Amino acid sequence: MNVIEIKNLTKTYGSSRGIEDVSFSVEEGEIFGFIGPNGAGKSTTLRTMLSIIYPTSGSVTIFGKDSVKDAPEIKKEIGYLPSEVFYYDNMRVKDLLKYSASFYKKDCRKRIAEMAEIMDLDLNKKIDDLSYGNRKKVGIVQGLLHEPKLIILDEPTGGLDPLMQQKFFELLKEENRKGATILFSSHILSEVQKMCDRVAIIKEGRIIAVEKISTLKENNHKKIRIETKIPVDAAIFEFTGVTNVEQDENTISFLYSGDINVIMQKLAGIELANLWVEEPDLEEIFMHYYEKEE
Ligand SMILES: Nc1ncnc2c1ncn2[C@@H]1O[C@H](COP(=O)(O)OP(=O)(O)OP(=O)(O)O)[C@@H](O)[C@H]1O
Repeated sequence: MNVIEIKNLTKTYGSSRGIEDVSFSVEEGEIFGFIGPNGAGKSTTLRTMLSIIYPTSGSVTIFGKDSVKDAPEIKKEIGYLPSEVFYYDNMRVKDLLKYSASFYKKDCRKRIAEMAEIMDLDLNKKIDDLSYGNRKKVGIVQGLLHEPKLIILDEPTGGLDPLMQQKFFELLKEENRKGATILFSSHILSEVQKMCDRVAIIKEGRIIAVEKISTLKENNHKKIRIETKIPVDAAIFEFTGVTNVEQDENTISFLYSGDINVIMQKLAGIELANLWVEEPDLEEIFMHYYEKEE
């Protein structure tokens, strides 16, 4: 079952582009990554889904319900962490969270205490006195305190130190194990690679690929790096399946997708000093996708 279905979603801001014809679905129980550079349209997509802003055209259904018409009902089941959090600075953390919890017909006290403990958040502090990272933690607890079935995170890790990021990811994975579906927007590839099952890549307002992380990584791409005894012209690697060729004196590296025997035959004709065959990281694959589109 699809928890989210986005169909031909377009949002323009006056005459300027927001997103164009965005379509993808997120299945129940998935951790789905939404990745693209700054200004690509991630926040616009998420805000439109949540009816914070309204679509110019197209539709979003969440739990089979219309995101605009059924917004109040849907929102009860969603935990949303916006990319920037703003609060009434004078409030204490516990009062803000108590107020947030009052919107749900649930006793959230135990959950708030548990998460504050995990995230090392002092509930008695005034929001005014918190650092950026600690404010982010408040946002996380606020987004998750009602144990939502769908968690939507817009660039959630900004300001968190590596230890806190790890704790936060563990918290999310635990929610996922308990059945929550997660949509995770980021421009940081390593965290998407670590967390997500599938990913949609957005560029200049349009979706350019929706892939399983495992497919993206495998997809028969190998990262090959050679060191030669004498300088070799990298142009010999300009053939089908080879991309991202880089040369630095006697070292040449490239991505290869295709029959491994073809590349072995090429290499057999060169006097090598060393050879490395590695799995490319997501960053390299991602750049490859981008280049393909230009
Ligand atoms: N309120 C607005 N008014 C006008 N244009 C906007 C508005 N919000 C976003 N845009 C434009 O829409 C496009 C998509 O922006 P969006 O914030 O959705 O991107 P993003 O992928 O979330 O990037 P970032 O990581 O920088 O937040 C950008 O060109 C941006 O300038």
